[in-house]
Amino acid sequence: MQSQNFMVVEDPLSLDRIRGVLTRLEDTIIFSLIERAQFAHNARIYQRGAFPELNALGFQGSWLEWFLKEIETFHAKARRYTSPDEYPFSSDLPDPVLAPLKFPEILYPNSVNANPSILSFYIRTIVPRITRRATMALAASKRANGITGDEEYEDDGNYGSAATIDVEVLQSISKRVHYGKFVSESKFQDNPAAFIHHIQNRNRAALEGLITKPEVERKLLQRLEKKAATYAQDFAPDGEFKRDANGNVDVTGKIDVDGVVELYESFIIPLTKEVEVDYLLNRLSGLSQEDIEKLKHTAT
Ligand SMILES: O=C(O)C(=O)C[C@]1(C(=O)O)C=C[C@@H](O)C=C1
Repeated sequence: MQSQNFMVVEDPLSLDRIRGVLTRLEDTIIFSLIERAQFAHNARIYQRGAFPELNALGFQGSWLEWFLKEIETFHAKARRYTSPDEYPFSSDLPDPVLAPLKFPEILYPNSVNANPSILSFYIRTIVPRITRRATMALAASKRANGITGDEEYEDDGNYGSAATIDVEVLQSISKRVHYGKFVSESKFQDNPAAFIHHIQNRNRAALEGLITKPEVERKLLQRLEKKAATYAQDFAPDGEFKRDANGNVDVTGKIDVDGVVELYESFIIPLTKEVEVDYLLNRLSGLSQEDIEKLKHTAT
């Protein structure tokens, strides 16, 4: 079992351990997407000013931003964001009510944060794609009940449920993407000399070349497709696959499998790599020339 508990883990920079955590996060991400796909798009919850009720509370952002702020305020008090793998989406959060845990210093100090990109991609691309089925089902049920007017079909009014799950999806993608920092630190420590020259020359392409492992990516996408296809299935009460009237396995599924694979291929993996490169670009900041020379001759 690959632990993500930094208080007990023995070798936090083992690439096997880190990849084990990334693999487990695939399940968390797929399951949270399946949950979000139960509800309609509900575009209102992403628009600033769409809920006058929030303005009345003195809050200026969207419904989702309000959820993030409220939930993260509570989690910050429980010191969630002192953990090296947790990044909030909102700012100006309260201090923890408990004294901080003494986490081992695994990462080089840095301010790399991909959450703004995650939030905007999630709203613009992921939600409309994964909610298509719920939206279509809603449209069909409205038509069956004689209700017409397409503009209503994408809104089921479940704003609280949808935003609660949005927060879960966002946090799991954020954790996954920022885990790229651990991958980078591990690769850097394995062979600092290979990276130092490119960091000093700010050569992003060369750094990306060094951290990219096409075979790992290929296997990941293959595994992801199998996982998503399996979790998307509906099972009959006896555990058999659900079949339609003709006895064929019902493959309509709870989630768009290709959508999940594409999400990883075109967004999650590239963004993880961007975080890895950004982290590396900052890896020598504050070090003297002498420190850098010494580093060149160390390798784990
Ligand atoms: O496992 C690694 O080595 C990573 O850097 C992580 C990751 C990924 O995002 O899954 C990113 C880049 C590599 O090409 C392979 C996989």
